Amino acid sequence: MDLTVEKSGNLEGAVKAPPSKSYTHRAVIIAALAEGVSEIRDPLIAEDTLSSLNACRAFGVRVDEGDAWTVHGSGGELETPDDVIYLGNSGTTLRLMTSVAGLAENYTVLTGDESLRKRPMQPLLDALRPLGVEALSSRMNGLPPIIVRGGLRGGSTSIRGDVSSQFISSILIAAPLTDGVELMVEGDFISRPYVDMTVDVMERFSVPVDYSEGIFRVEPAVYRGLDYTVEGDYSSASYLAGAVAAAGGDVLIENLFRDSRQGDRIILEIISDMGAEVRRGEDHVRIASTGELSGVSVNLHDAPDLLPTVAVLGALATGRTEIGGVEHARYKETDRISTCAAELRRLGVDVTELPDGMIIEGGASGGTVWSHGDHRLAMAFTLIGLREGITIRDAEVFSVSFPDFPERMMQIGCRMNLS
Ligand SMILES: O=C(O)C1=C[C@@H](OP(=O)(O)O)[C@@H](O)[C@H](O)C1
Ligand SMILES: C=C(OP(=O)(O)O)C(=O)O
Repeated sequence: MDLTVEKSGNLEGAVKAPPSKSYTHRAVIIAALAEGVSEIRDPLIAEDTLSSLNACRAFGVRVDEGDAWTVHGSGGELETPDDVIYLGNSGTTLRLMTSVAGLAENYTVLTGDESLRKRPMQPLLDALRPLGVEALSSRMNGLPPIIVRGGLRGGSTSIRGDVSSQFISSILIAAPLTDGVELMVEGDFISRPYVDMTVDVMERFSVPVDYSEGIFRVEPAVYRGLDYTVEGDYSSASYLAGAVAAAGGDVLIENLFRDSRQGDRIILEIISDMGAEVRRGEDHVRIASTGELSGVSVNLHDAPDLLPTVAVLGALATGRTEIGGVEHARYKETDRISTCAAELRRLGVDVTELPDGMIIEGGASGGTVWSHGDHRLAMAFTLIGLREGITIRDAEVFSVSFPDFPERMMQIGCRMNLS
């Protein structure tokens, strides 16, 4: 479907940030491994997080869906899935469930859509072997479909930290249900705040994690079921905040917590450095802007999902924007450095691709772009539409992470239409 965005000025009102995707994944998966019943309140109900819910069900875990998700914890006693598990577009589910599958008997097969079948897995497969799990790529090319043979018993292993932090989160989540795990992270450790979020949820469900000198240690332990409320999502909110920064106006965004561990909260500093006025409260943020932005230099090493948002804001700014430290943005739903650069060029923007980022000379015109099937591109490019008018092809993919994206954008005055 096409999303057409018209020039929209002076955004105003209040809007609630949708629930966090990363926290919803972790909460439902850890609740599925816990002893006792958990209530997951305000879960993100979107394609990616439903992939995690359905994957838990495939291992025999009962989850009742209502306003909250009621998860009847398995205590780690998982059934062997009776079919291959299809995970759609969700890299987080693929990575997190690979180690979980090591807790079930016999074989589990994990696969997904065309994009998911290009997401790197080999470092995780190699790291699981010393822990007792035989895990293979069916095509022997390091990519899904992934076949996991149960037998996770624990021990010591190591993993490179520069491809995906999801590998580390994966091993940590399954670790308490083994004889204990020591996990050494080698080299650069990207996207670290996501591992902090994993540890945060593990601790909320009563399992401690020790980290010192590059080594995570998890002792055998029991996750205890819990009443857990999911906080708002800073990555999704980057489009709401970015919309105000780009189009101008004064908007209150609710459900964004000041003490959040989400690395993507730095979007607020970035738009402030670009010229927007940002006032934070305990559980909300107020953004005011004239719509005039200036270029910035940012390192997205810890916040890779902000790349499309910052790239389009840079294209609307005066002067040069430099994005660095984020080679791992190339291993997402698409190679986002290359797909963002290609679509910005269609709008007349002067872009230089770097191995780990891009340089953008501000000055975008309106036009038509393609999402490449990537939810974050579909949402980010709407910000250019607010100033210049735009049509985004294959835009319906926003439902991967933010199903009511158009409604929440229209609520603050963005003019857009999906057809
Ligand atoms: O663990 C998570 O919830 C995520 C980790 C990040 O991936 P990488 O660690 O692969 O950078 C991020 O890009 C993704 O959207 C969500
Ligand atoms: C990379 C993303 O998610 P995942 O890794 O779960 O596919 C994303 O949401 O931008």
